[in-house]
Amino acid sequence: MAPSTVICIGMAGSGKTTFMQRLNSHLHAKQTPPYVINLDPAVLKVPFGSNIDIRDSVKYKKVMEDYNLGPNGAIVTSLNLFSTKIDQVIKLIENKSDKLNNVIIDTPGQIECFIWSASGAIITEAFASTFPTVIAYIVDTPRNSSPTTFMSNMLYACSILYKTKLPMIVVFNKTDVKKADFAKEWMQDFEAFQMAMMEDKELNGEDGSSSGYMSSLINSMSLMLEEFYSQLDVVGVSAYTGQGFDDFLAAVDNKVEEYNEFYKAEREKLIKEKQEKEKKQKNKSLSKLMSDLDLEKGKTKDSEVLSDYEESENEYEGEVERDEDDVERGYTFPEDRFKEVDSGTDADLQARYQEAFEKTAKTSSSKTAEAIAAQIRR
Ligand SMILES: Nc1nc2c(ncn2[C@@H]2O[C@H](COP(=O)(O)OP(=O)(O)OP(=O)(O)O)[C@@H](O)[C@H]2O)c(=O)[nH]1
Repeated sequence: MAPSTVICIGMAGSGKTTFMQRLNSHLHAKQTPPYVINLDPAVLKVPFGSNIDIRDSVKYKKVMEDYNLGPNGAIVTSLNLFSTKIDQVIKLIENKSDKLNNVIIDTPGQIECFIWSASGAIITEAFASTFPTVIAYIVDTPRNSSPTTFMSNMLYACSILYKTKLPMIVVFNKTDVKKADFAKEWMQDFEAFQMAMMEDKELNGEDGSSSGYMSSLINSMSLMLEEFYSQLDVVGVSAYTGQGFDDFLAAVDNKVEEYNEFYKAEREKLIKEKQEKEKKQKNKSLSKLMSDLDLEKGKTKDSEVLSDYEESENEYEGEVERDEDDVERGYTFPEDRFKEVDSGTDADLQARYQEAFEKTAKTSSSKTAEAIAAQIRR
């Protein structure tokens, strides 16, 4: 059975790293050690042993210097660099998957660097399309006892659910300082939340007189959030004392079931649509390339080559879209990628390419076309 993946996301200081540390030791105590990944390049010290640490492959400080970036830009760039290796990471985990129950992932505290970056999406997508994947949204409970802060945090969680399209568990952390009962009540009982808002001095001023646009806005938003809450599992934990971690694991099992039942089918549909779109795009690019190479005559042959090319796609999944860039960067394709082409059309096509290349080589302005033609001539 594929291991479930838990991606820990939360505001800076919500306790993600401490939560990871506790979850790791909790799973070790249950004799089911997880596979641990740290994706926070800027963290100084990781208090748990990680199987994969982004800091081993990307040096955050050096990225800042080399690319002349600020702290957040360097986090995004580090994640970009790491995401180019994500296929290898997934393969490593797949090789061990029969011995694993869980993969747990820590992310940078600057949520937007992960959630709203292309690399964050690539990494999340890579896991979600291979393993049942769940988001654990960590909330600092004591800091969210004001209804306004609470709702802002929940809106953020809602946007993450919307962006990742993955099942989510809201984890109220630090319950040793403040119990999460108030938050659970607000999520279940709209009137209780409204009462809390009416009493909120931050919102209504000391005399409770303000009935400005803020409270009406919050009223309407909290109605919208009711729908969001119904999609969630909620648990209270203390990463300090370890309280609530069994509940958290039960919630993960529940969300994994949900993933297999609903999210997987939905994801597969989206992936299929994306592939269709990419296929069309590739068709277009290839036709353009062929016309650049003066091969308009061989249009029927072009389509044969395309379908043969696609057959080999599985082997090189994910690379296909970047082929042109790779060639431009001097990346050399594996030999057999082109050998997949039917030998009957291969020689013919090669001769046509050769002829066209010789005709156009001197004047061609397309570096990509030159590189591909050179590759085929080998
Ligand atoms: N009382 C209490 N404090 C906690 C708990 N979990 C974390 N903390 C404290 O909260 C602070 C932030 O914890 P971290 O684990 O570093 O939080 P983080 O979300 O990883 O922070 P960033 O890496 O900056 O995003 C630290 O001072 C922790 O000691 C908890 O369960 N109870």
